[in-house]
Amino acid sequence: MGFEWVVRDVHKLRDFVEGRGPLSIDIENDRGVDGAAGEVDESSATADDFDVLKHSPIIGDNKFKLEIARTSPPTEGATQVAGTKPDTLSLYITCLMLDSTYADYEMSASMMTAVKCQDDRVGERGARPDWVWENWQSDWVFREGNEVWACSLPPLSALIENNSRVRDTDSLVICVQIHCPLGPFFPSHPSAYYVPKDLLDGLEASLDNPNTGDVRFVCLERYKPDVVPLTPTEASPSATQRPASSMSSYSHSSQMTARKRIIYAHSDILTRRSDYFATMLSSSFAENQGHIPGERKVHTIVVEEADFETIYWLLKYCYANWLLLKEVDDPRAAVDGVGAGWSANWLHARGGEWDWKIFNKVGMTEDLESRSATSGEEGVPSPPAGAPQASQPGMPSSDSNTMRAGSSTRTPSTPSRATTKTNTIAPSTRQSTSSSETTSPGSSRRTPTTMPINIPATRPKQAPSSVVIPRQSSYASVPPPATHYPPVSPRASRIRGSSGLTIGSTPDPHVHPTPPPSPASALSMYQIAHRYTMPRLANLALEHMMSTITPQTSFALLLATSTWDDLHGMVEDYVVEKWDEVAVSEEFERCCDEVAAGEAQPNFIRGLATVVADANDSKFRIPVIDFSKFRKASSSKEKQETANEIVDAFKQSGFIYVSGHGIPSGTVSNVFQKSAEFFKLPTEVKDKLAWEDPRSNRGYVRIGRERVTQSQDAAEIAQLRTKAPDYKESMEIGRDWDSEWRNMWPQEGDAPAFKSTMLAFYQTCHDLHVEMMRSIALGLGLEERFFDQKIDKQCHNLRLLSYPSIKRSLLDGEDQARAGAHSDYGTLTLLFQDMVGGLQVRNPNTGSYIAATPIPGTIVINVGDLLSRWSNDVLRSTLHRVVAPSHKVSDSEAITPQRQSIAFFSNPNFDAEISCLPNCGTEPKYPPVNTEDYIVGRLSMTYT
Ligand SMILES: O=C(O)CCC(=O)C(=O)O
Ligand SMILES: [Fe+2]
Repeated sequence: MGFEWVVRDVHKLRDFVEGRGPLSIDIENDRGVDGAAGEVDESSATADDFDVLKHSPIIGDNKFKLEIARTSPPTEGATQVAGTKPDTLSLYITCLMLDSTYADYEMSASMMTAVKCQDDRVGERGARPDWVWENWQSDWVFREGNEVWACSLPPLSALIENNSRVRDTDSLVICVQIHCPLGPFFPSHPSAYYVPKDLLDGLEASLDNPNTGDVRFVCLERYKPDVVPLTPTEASPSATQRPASSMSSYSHSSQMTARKRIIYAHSDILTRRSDYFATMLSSSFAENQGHIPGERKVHTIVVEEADFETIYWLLKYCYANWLLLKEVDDPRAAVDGVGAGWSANWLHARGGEWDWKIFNKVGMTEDLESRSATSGEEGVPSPPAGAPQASQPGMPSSDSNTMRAGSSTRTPSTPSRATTKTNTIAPSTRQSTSSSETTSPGSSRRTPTTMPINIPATRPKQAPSSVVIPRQSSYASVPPPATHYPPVSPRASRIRGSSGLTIGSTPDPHVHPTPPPSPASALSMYQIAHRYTMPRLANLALEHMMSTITPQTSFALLLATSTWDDLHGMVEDYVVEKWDEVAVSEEFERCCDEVAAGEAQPNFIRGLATVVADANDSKFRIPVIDFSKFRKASSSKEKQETANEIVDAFKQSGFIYVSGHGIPSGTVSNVFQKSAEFFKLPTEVKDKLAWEDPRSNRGYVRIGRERVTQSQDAAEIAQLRTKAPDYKESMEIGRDWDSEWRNMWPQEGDAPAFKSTMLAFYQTCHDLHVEMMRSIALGLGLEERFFDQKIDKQCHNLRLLSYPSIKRSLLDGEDQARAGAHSDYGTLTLLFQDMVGGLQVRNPNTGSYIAATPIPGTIVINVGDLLSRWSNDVLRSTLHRVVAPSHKVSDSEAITPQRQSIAFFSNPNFDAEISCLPNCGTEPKYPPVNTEDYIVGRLSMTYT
């Protein structure tokens, strides 16, 4: 949104503002607007005499109030001598959207303030402002206490002195533009003016006008078998083998059917829209000074890097600022497109100049990188080197009019009065690729191509041969005029070209201006926009790609974009985020097949490995699941959904955070309290309760007695335990009514209410375990109470854990940890941790650990080995460990804080036989095992 004040009587206003008269009010306290400021000055003018000071327009749908007022220049400390600087006008923008009820409300905006001369020169109309002064403010945030943005305008006397038009017209215009994300914005930049639509239409219509254009783009138009079907008799097998739109293979096709097309453009427009064209065209026209007066110079650009469609829409963007891009792109075709070994230079071949021809690709052995590098980044090219490209050795050239670049020779034999000059926009790599089959891959990515090089005078592997294509509209939606394709043969109808302009030895049979072709490939456009230094166009193409990307298309796009770091990074993020869907896409499977068949490039395989690893890493997360949706589900659907969520997470990472578990926080904190009290007991008291037997698994375990590990080798565990014991102590509690094994309770006097608290908590955890197992049953497609009878005997183990505060350095050593990497043994572990942190979970795909950072109010629940085994490894029992907490108060902090946690290791009934569950694969991986045998077996190896 914007506003303009036309200020007349500038001299008078200057006298008023700078008129040495005292301000009538204190501007520091009141900005002196609304007619109140400057009531009197020496010339006896008042603020009311000036519209600019009287009105406070409100713009942008009541969002902003604008005011201009007379202000003193800012004081620069106490030494400021009053009156040394004249007063000025200041602009104030007040945001009216801020509401004190919403103190956090913020609105960001960018402001442009400018002064221009009034456009009242005779005959000049429209908006071509001469900015006398401008000020840009970007990313200003209006918020409570910061509602007003102010900006001082330059002294009026300076404006008058420095600008004769202000002086002469005694007027100026103050302009304000505000851009904020909430409202419409126009214009965005001083060079964006209101331009009459018909003027723009005229400009747009001048694209491809052979009568006025002075730049001629020679392009290859790719034949699209899916658009113009070949009749069986006409079809060349090689032309129909591979439809252009298929993404059939990353190994590129060696043949393409295409024909020559020409588009006319204007150097005046191109040079202003692209630095690349500016450099190329200005120098080439400068060189061409010697042309005959009265003759129009026509500069020919043989496009090496894009096809007709792409060039057409690129030019459309140059002329009209809009273009059409394909909804569904074919990234493989784009990277394998014109430029990737195909050349419009081969058009000079035997056969009809304008006929469809089969082209054989050069440099088929070149690797992907060198091919991608043909679209080198935005280097501004030097003028093209002059190199011959018209006559290719061994190939008859039918284009007698094409000349060496740099030559100003005209061709008198052509009916046209246009002198022509040819530049080939070709990457430097092309030189070597076409001279040798074994191209050096040295043209690395992101090397700017500094100079367009003419195509070297070598012929393609095989001269193009003509193919007869039915002469009909290429695109049903845009039927070309009848003259577009002559009824007999292009050569026989040379006069019928709409312009009558003959460029080569035969007249152009295509109508000009050409009807729009089908939309361009966004990736091709992105490439060529970089090449032609058109960053805004490149951005449009990028936006288009990222808004049309799907899991199905993303993998091909990922492979096709390796040259472009920005785009590639965005595509990679997408692939990683949508990995589940991408990994089952057809395109991904095809790539895997190529890898398996040894067809893929090594760097592609490396790239793939990185992406897969990243994707696996990003997939490997510990989700927070609200279990109340299961416990209190209002429908079986809701229950099932939560169950699925839980089972999915257990399949992926084996770990979840559970909120809404129903255990009051007071209960948990009380258990922590009692646990802490217990561990504070003297060692000799605790040692009397010592853990003795794995079959009991009850009692106090002092520091160093346990070494959890994945190893099941007793000798190895013993060695580890000696070398790197776990730095923790624990208290193990079993079911209290066991006939064989007794819990080791401390004296009530030593630890008041310890026993009762723990027994109650034991029951609470058991109940939650039952519910959780019900959700797993549902999630596995079993009957909800499938596990009920198998877990009701409460053969669990409640473990109170205390990790003493120790030197960080002790935890830094290899294999050292508060608790070494291990998996748990039973069905589920319910883990309650304090806020210290240090628990880490290992991603089995990458080997890296992620932190299971404590989340208040949640319980960490993970799958144990027995449940994993029960489910035939469908549910994952994941390695985890406890290390020093990641956060330190300071770098020098040498001591880790003490940590407490409480684990409830749930088990199936000890007499339960664990054998492969239904719905968990057809082949059981493990023989059945008795729960007690398994658990006791594991425990006996862990302890000393
Ligand atoms: O203390 C913790 O956070 C985890 C302990 C653990 O994993 C275990 O004891 O099995
Ligand atoms: Fe554990």
